[in-house]
Amino acid sequence: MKTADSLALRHDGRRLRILDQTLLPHREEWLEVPDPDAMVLHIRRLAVRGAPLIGVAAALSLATFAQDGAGPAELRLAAAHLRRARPTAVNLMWAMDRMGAILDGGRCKDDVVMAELIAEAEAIFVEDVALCEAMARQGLGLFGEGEAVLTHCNSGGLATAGIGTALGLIRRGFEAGRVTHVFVDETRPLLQGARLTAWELARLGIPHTLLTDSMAAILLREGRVQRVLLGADRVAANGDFANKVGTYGLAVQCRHHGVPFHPVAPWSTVDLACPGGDAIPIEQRDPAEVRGTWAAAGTPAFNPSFDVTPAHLVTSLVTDRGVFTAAELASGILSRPRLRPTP
Ligand SMILES: CSC[C@@H](O)[C@@H](O)C(=O)COP(=O)(O)O
Repeated sequence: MKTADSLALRHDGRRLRILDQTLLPHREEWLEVPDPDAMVLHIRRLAVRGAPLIGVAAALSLATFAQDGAGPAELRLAAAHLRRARPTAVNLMWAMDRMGAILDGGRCKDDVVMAELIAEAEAIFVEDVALCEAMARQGLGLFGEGEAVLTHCNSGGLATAGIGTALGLIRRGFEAGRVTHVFVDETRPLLQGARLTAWELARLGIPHTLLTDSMAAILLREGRVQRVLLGADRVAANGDFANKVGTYGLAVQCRHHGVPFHPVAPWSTVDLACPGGDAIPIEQRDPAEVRGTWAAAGTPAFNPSFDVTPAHLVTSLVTDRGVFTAAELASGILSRPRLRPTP
């Protein structure tokens, strides 16, 4: 197995390791993930997170398991556990479908299956790196000169195998001199913006300012943000999409203030089998995440991890295969067979 090396995930040909994102930004600790059961736990507790990255990590953990001698029955069971680790980001199911297709391919020799699983996991990793760059290329033309943008949650190198989805585009926009400042929503309740996006931007030397989620409306009203860009965990066939809770509120505020609003997602996040936002499963997490250490123990709390934004609030959706306006999304463009990957 070849080396896979990214900001959040490493495979040196034998061992799979992840950067424990729950400890950032204060500690950078790499954990060895010995088997898919361990990966399930790390995905659930968000040590490894972000829609594309959980698909890549799950595929690599399955391939490593095959390399360690797991047989087809064990691998099938592990794939089933992995695909249930988190319900909203469709990239996880997409990656497990790709690995499952090899397992179900009816090969008679285990070593053939193993080699193909390894090759497929490596391909998923490499493709994700390329998809990030393709999204950035597709979206770069959106920026004017010297824009301040706002983002929510973390959609960067910690959420993908490459430069990221929305944060990757913002990064390329900064390098091109078109983005000059990034406002970062802290992203309650688990603070992926404050802990992770701010950490990534600091490493990249991109000027940024942290704010609590409830402060974004002030910046939008005062005209201090030219564009909002964020990721997606699942895009339905009609363009509705799920992303980190708080995204829908931002979309409504952007519409009210006339600020362009863009989800950025690879094709692995598009779920054409899902007709609209109402059909997207939303992960409900432990109320303790909302209570934190400040609310009284046992206070009832509401904790949907994601919300759904209807396509009509989207200015345009940036994908590796093109940039699509709300009108194009409403016309069903995502389901058109002519939509082929960019060369
Ligand atoms: C790669 S960006 C897409 C999303 O995965 C991202 O915006 C997001 O909501 C991540 O949520 P998380 O719960 O931290 O996995």
